[in-house]
Formats: sequence, structure tokens, C-alpha cells
Amino acid sequence: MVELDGIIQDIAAEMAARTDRGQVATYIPELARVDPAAFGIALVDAEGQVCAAGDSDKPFSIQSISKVFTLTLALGKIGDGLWRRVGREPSGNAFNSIVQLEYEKGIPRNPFINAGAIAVADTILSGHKPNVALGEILRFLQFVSDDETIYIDHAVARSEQTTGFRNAALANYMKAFGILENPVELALGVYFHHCAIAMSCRQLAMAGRYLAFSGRHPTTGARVVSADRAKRINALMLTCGHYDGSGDFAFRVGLPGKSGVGGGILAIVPGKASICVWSPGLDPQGNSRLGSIALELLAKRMRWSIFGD
Ligand SMILES: NC(=O)CC[C@H](N)C(=O)O
Repeated sequence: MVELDGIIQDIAAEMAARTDRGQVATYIPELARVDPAAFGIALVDAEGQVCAAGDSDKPFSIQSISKVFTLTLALGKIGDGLWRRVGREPSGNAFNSIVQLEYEKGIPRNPFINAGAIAVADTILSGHKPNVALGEILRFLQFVSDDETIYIDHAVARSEQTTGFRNAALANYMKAFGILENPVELALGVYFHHCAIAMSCRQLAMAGRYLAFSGRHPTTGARVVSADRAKRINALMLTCGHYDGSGDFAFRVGLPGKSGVGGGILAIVPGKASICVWSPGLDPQGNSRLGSIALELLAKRMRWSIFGD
């Protein structure tokens, strides 16, 4: 742990000095206000020990990282039936692309592109009122991270709700194919609000523990999902978690990971660690530029790539 702590501090110092930070997302106006110089990293190991550096306790907009947790909840609710409404293949397209939906009869390629995550939000919503569905998502995040202070940033949700025309197009398109069960505005409302949850690197690293440790909290042994389910969510993170940048992330980092346009990345080292990095500047695919560089350095120094050392 002492060695790991040193590596994390070195990486944070190296990232602080870099000037090639990418572009902060501006299509959600509220996200454009974030300081591009921020950088945080936190990691939890099998003993529950946390290593952290930089802005690791500063909450940021988790955006699409929330899709890992909504997928977990939707699978818990309807099990493998979810795969009749959402696919499991990488899309090779941008996260907000509409092109495949027409060819594939409104069934989104995977649960992490926007269309797929809206279908997942709709699944969680069925049978509930939107605020009950959102409460369930928020409580799940508070439970897996052991932290009741996690909240929805309503300014970010409103900002996206008033500008999210592409997501409205995706949702309407799926509704036309009968993929969404609930009214489009309600499914979108749940989606925008779970994307607007604010968490720090430390909270997200804690939240990812069940994926790193076979579906259980490593220290208490509390089961969140079966080992099989954790393994499969990791597989989807590896193949689809960075959209059309997923292949490059697997090539460079070699770990299951999920990015968000808020600049966070949750990365899982099966059996060893749950990691979250945050740097708001993005690459052209909408993934954190320095976040993936930091993970590449860490995975290399720790020999953590799942493909061998
Ligand atoms: N990649 C992302 O994080 C996208 C999420 C964002 N809320 C959107 O719908 O566009």
C-alpha cells in the first residue's frame, strides 16, 4: 500500500503539470462551468484501504458512470429479460448517435450508449412514479458507497433537460418501436436526473467495490449482486464503457472502465481494486483525456491489465 500510495501521488503530480487537458463538455451548459484544471484519483483495495490524491473529495457530475449502477438495478429487477430490450455489443458510434436505432428496430446496441441507458431508466421506472425510481437509484448509490451524503445536482439535471434534444429524439425513436414502456418525458426525466448525480472520486471508488470483488463488499462480505453478474457488468464496461473509444481504452489500459462527460472514469481491477479518476477535459470521443492517461500509467506500473503483465 505504501508503494501504491507513492505511485498515486506521482501520477497526480504528473497530471497536475500537464497542459494537454482536452475540452470540457459544453453541450450541457452547467458542465461548462467546471474548472478544467481539476484532477482527482482514489482507489480502494481488497482490505478496504483507500489511496487518494488531488481533488479526490470534490463532487463532480458522474453523468454516464451512473449507467453502471442503473444497469445493475435493472438486471436486479427483470434479470436477463433486459436483453430483449437492450443489446450487448459495442456500437462503434458516438454515445449519442441515432444511426443504428433505425436498422436495429429501436433496440439500442448496449446499455451504456445514451439510447440504451434511457431504455434501462425506463425499465427501472416501470410500476413506479419517477421520484420513487430516482430515490431507488440514489439510495443504491448511497448503499454501495457507504455514504448517505450523495445527492442529485438539480441545476445539472435542469440544464440537460432544457437542452437534451438529441436524447429526446432517441427516446421518441425507441418509443415508436415500442421499446419504452413509459411516457417519453418520464423516462427522460429519470435518465437526466441519474446522470446529474454528484459524487467524488472517493465515493465512486467505494461504489465500484462490488464489481471488483465478485459482487460483494470486500470488508463486510455483504452481497450486492452475484459473482456472475458482477463479472458480466465488467465485461460490458470493457467492451462498451468508452463508446467508440472502448477499443483504445482496452488497448492502452486493459481494464473494465466506464466514463462520463463530467470527466470521471470508474475502472475495475478484478480481485484487486476499484479506482476512480476525474479530470474534466475530454477527448473527441467524450472520455476524460487525462483520466485515461492516468489509468494507463497506473495499470502499467501495477501490472494490472487483465490481459497480462
Ligand atoms: N457520455 C455521457 O456521459 C453522456 C451523458 C449525458 N447525460 C448525455 O445524455 O448526453
